[in-house]
Amino acid sequence: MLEIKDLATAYGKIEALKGVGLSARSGEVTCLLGPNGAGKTTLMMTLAGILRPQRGSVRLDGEELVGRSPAEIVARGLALVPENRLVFPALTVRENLQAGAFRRSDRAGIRSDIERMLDRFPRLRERIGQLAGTLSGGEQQMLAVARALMSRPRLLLMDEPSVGLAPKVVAEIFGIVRQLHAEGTTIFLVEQNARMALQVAQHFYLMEQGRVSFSGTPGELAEDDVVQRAYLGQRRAA
Ligand SMILES: Nc1ncnc2c1ncn2[C@@H]1O[C@H](COP(=O)(O)OP(=O)(O)OP(=O)(O)O)[C@@H](O)[C@H]1O
Repeated sequence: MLEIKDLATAYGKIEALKGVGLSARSGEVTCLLGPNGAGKTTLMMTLAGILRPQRGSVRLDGEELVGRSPAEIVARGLALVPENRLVFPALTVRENLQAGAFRRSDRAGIRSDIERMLDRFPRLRERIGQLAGTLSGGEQQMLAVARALMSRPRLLLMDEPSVGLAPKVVAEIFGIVRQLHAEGTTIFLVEQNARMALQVAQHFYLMEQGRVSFSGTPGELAEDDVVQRAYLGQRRAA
């Protein structure tokens, strides 16, 4: 479904992505692991059209996304749950959900999708009129996921959804990933929590210093090796 080839993105002279190639198959959870600074968030921002790559290609079901605006990319079926639960803090829970549907004009469909999100995340229903900035970290993460789902994406990108959350909330977030997968959603997940990620992924990639350094299925590498390389990078782990 997603095919990335030779993608290079820089911040001035800092080459954060140095020719990344990877793919994600329809209906699967594909996970991207790697140490801090490997370029994972840069990749997600490039896929979502927020950053412009210097070269390379990103195809979603064969259609090129590079060069399109973030809104056009959402309209083509790709939604990002950004790092650090970036909800709109001064908007209510309902307004955040409505914002996720900004490309849609089917008002009845939007209303029924909001209901579905509130069924899926009952704590959001209890807080529907509350400002998003006053929610707990876990609730904000759920809102960020629900907001992304409001665009009815074919591919959901999640950038470190578990970071900074209590273990119980992390388990809840991974429960949501499992549930979405069971419903057929295609997910591309960036995670620091390698052990949890390997439990939900069908395929995973390791990224180090702006390049993909390993591609395989969970079980292909010893879990301890994956965890070491995910946190430290290959050189320091060796
Ligand atoms: N806005 C920016 N300006 C300049 N350099 C940046 C910027 N954002 C990221 N970088 C650099 O690009 C490289 C990749 O960063 P990126 O945030 O993509 O890594 P990451 O793998 O997501 O790390 P983390 O797990 O810490 O979020 C790093 O060297 C980082 O310092």
